[in-house]
Amino acid sequence: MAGAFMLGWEEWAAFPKLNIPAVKAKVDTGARTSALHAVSVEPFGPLESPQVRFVLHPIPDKPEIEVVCSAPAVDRREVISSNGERELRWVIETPVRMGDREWPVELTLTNRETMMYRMLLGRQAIREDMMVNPTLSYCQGELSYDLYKDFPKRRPVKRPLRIAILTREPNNYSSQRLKDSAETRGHVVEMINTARCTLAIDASDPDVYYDGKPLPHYDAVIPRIGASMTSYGMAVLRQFSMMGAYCLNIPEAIGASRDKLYAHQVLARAGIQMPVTAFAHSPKDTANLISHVRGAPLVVKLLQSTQGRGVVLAETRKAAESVIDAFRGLDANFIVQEFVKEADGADIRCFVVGGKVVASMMRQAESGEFRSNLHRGGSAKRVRITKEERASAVQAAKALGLSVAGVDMLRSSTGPKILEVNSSPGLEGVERTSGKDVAGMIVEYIEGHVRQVPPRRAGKRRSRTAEEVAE
Ligand SMILES: Nc1ncnc2c1ncn2[C@@H]1O[C@H](COP(=O)(O)OP(=O)(O)OP(=O)(O)O)[C@@H](O)[C@H]1O
Ligand SMILES: [Mg+2]
Ligand SMILES: [Mg+2]
Repeated sequence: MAGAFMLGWEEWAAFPKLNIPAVKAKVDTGARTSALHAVSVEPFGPLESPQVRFVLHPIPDKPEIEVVCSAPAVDRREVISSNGERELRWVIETPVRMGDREWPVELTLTNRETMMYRMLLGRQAIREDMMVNPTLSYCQGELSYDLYKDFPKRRPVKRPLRIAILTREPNNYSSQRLKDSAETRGHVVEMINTARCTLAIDASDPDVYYDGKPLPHYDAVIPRIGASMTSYGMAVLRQFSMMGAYCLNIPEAIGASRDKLYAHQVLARAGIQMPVTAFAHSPKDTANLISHVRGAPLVVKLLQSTQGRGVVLAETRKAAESVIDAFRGLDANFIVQEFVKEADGADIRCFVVGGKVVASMMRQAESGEFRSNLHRGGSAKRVRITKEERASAVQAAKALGLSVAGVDMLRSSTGPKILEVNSSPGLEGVERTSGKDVAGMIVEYIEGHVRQVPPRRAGKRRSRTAEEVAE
């Protein structure tokens, strides 16, 4: 079709009426409606002609750039997103510009924080005289995020925040330090025991009940979710997120880091160095498994292990075979890993906050022991990490999508090898050995990331709002 307006599978878009000069859009003819990234979505204005106000972060890795937008609300409807979840979304209509062409589109507003593209252009917005070529990109020309260079940057909030620490151990060192640091900076902190939360799953008005009473809105939630509560803890956190709270680590990232096998795959895909690792389901594969990690000595790790308990060093091939057979007999899930001998019983913990290593420590095993866990008698000491170690820690936290992470690595003869990434790293060891105020840095990071304006909770507990009228 000569002269057709051609769209590639990804295009740059602008929204003149929303004051958005550039966002990257994914063109998806499999989706009916189009969607735009929005947080703090809030109805306002006269009941007969409601409007919505929302905040857009147009640049995925620069959350400090935010544009406050408002537009007439044309509808509020239930949308099933690509992961199958139902969500009640506000719908606006506004002109989109791609290349030389501008035309009105309907957009549903939803949080696309974890997605690569801030906008999805669905088939309803694609006109009869347009064509999509899935093999091309940016047919309508390229824009640039430089267009935001004169936009104001968000400053850390100055108002007191209401912060919840989601933990089953309110009295442990980490919980107390976070609470004290936040309170010293003027915030209000509540300890919420994950196990005592009940979830009211309702698309328009999600709530968390605590011992039977609804919890208020929190500006931020600090998840300190133990391994025994991962799945329920993530559900509670997701609920807080739907209620508009800023979550220090998002539930998806916590889930990914807890699933050791999956986390290994994510890290490998991101090109991060790890000890050579193998996993097999079939008992027939023992020999292959051993040769995959280049034979003995090797390390066998139970996947559900913590504190070094299920980590075994097999010095010879015979020993490796019997350990693997024994674990198999117990129906246990385990991985087999190359033994990094030159680490000499030491590992390094890098504490990452917001893409920076803010503190680190070295843990050294007792003599005669290769596991450096403090619970196995290891001792922590100060360490100066190399540039390369710093970069891998940051890269590992980023690959898993964690804002706060404890990244463990071994010093090998070929550079750092990542062992694992923890989403609720303890503060005690690292603060004591490094002498750094890690809790304070975490609170400061939160201040820079919560929403400027606390969302008002519309819905049941308030009088008539534009929101109710639109329903
Ligand atoms: N491949 C390896 N080569 C050499 N030493 C290792 C290797 N894997 C683990 N270790 C040592 O054993 C210790 C425990 O291993 P790892 O951290 O993998 O398991 P874990 O501590 O039980 O799990 P978690 O940290 O989740 O509690 C590490 O801190 C490290 O000192
Ligand atoms: Mg460990
Ligand atoms: Mg761990």
